[in-house]
Amino acid sequence: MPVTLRADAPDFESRFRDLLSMKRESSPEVDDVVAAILDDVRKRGDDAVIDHTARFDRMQLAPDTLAISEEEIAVACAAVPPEEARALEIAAERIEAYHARQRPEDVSFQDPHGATLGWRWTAVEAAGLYVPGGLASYPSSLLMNAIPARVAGVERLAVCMPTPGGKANPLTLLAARIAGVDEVWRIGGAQAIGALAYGTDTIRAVDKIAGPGNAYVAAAKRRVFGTVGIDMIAGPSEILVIADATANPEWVAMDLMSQAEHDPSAQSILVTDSAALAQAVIAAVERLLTRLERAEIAAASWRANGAVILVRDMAEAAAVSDRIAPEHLEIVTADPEAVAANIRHAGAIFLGAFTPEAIGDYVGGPNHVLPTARSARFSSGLSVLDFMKRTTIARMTPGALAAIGPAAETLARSESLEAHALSVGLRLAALNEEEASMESGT
Ligand SMILES: NC(=O)c1ccc[n+]([C@@H]2O[C@H](COP(=O)([O-])OP(=O)(O)OC[C@H]3O[C@@H](n4cnc5c(N)ncnc54)[C@H](O)[C@@H]3O)[C@@H](O)[C@H]2O)c1
Ligand SMILES: N[C@H](CO)Cc1c[nH]c[nH+]1
Ligand SMILES: [Zn+2]
Repeated sequence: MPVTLRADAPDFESRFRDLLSMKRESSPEVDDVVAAILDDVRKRGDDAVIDHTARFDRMQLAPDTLAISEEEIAVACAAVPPEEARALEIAAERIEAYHARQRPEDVSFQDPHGATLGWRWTAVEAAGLYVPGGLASYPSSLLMNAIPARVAGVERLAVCMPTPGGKANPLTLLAARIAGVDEVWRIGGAQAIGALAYGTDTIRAVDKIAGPGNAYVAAAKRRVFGTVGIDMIAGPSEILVIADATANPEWVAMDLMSQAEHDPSAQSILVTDSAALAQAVIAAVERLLTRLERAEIAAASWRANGAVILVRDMAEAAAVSDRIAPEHLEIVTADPEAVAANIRHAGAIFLGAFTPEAIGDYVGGPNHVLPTARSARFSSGLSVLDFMKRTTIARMTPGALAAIGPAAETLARSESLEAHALSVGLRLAALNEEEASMESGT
């Protein structure tokens, strides 16, 4: 059974806090294992990557078989059934159209003193894109990673995807071709993140790593941040459904299971003001579980991390959801927009009975790489901007320097940074001299 909470119960606050602090992807055990793997990859490069891949993905590689070759990709692509290829094309087109709108504009303007100020955007040079592949294959995640990177103008796209037992998913390889990635490496987990961050003899280091993954991948990304940039922490999937008595319990139950089936560490939460709906959804989950191929994973997630929270009204539902800051928030109520207006923290919001979260996983258009474990309080879903950086630009005229330079001198001296003060002061003195000589006509 999932945890059941009532917002009007006296012990609600303490039980809710327990729910919030569930350590699903940042346990010290996982972090210790990841630290050791990263250290090994930094020291032993390819050999370490090969050893850890043999251990976790049950396949023996050599440096020259770490990459999935062009020929292998071509053979795999040819084997993809046309219906799957067409669905992937539809997804790619919609993801590209959505992300094309995110391209930012450069800005340049003149301030009242005549200084030219602004910023311009440039893409990172090399991006490492993690595509999960342990418990399931994720062609959709390849598109979600690579399309925004390409729209941003990244020159080198290096994909890492585990291929447990040596089996690369053909649809993921077709996605790599459609999205125009440059390299595909058959490695996963912390060893892949380490290879992308530190580089090995075979795999060149990248500038930024993006993409979702399990607890090991999320912990590894946290640890390499600083050596490389990372997009966010996109760990085990989460869904929170806010529903009222108008919702269809079977649909809500299946939506909860759609994220539970990703990983035993996934989390599915129902928040409702209807006790009858809560009971109906709990019963529906038990029925539906018997129909799922991945029932074992989904049931493990639901029983360990699932929750049903009974609230007094929709305002309370929004407040509870905000404290959880879920990766995905579905609002299935009579007036979903009204509830959404009170939401501040969620990776992605899905409104109304006909917007199952699964649409967003594949073909909606917005990115499905989203912040988990409450990091939606400070992070956003993957976008074109994650693959770009801003450089500011300033050009002073003599008049602008004369107008604002003295304040800089004062602040520099208040920080006891005399060279700073003088680098401005020397110029101001020259301008004063020039002005004086013009006035005296010499
Ligand atoms: N937040 C998002 O945007 C988003 C999107 C898609 C998927 N996901 C999540 O990504 C995850 C995918 O997980 P997955 O496991 O299927 O694939 P994965 O590729 O993330 O992880 C597989 C790798 O984990 C490593 N690993 C497994 N057990 C280990 C152990 N005991 N010690 C050290 N390393 C170990 C192995 O190296 C293996 O290659 C799921 O949790 C899913 O919910 C999240
Ligand atoms: N729901 C996942 C993000 O948490 C993304 C995904 C890919 N395929 C299916 N689902
Ligand atoms: Zn999903």
